[in-house]
Amino acid sequence: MATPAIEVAGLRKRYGEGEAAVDALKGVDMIIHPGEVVGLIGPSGSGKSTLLKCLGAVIEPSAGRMALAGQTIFDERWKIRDLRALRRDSIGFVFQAPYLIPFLDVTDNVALLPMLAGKPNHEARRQAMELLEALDVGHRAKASPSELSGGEQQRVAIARALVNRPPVILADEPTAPLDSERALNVIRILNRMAGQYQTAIIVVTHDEKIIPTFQRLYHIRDGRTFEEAGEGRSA
Ligand SMILES: Nc1ncnc2c1ncn2[C@@H]1O[C@H](COP(=O)(O)OP(=O)(O)OP(=O)(O)O)[C@@H](O)[C@H]1O
Repeated sequence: MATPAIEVAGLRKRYGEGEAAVDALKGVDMIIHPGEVVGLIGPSGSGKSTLLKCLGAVIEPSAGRMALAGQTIFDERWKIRDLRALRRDSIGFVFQAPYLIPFLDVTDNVALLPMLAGKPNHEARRQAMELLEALDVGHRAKASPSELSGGEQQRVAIARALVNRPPVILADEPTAPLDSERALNVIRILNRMAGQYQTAIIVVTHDEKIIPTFQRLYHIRDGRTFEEAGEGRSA
């Protein structure tokens, strides 16, 4: 089988020290392959955001190991120097709110990252346009974000997350503000994009509408993950 896109073993995160210490992750294991869209669910305070922040190299784990696309990025300590470049090139983020830049048009919102990474502007815009068309918002390329519907804004945010072709996308409640039909559409799009670009996508969600759509579902409870072996799921 291909190299996993995400491999996590024995991951721990402790906030604070001494009496005030909180063990938010107590030994998380997970393997996600290229092209998979995996759900991550759990009650409030179970460690979902902490896990996403560790995977996204936003906070430093306390122990364990993480590898992205076969590259060990953390093994008891960071194994790479430039975490900013790692985030830019290897990880796409999708949030509950699209966080588009209001004074850039739709195309430049998506093209900005490759431009910042040094791509010529015309090439970055061509790449952005290709994704916007794949996500059925190509016709809104010149609009400003405030002129788009919530579902369209979220599709632009997905295009932005994909534009540097990262092996991994971390999505935190991406469908929360959307109605059923739009939420399911976002999941359909994430599945299609994962297959097309062989991206591994983790979706943190509370959204009952989309939970049944995941082929694999991880639960997190009190800092520990386990995979649901449910009907219709491949676990
Ligand atoms: N910066 C921090 N300092 C100390 N404790 C923290 C910090 N961030 C989170 N925690 C604690 O770590 C635990 C896990 O929090 P986390 O935010 O990862 O949970 P969550 O599953 O994302 O919750 P929610 O669904 O409510 O967003 C909680 O007990 C929380 O209080």
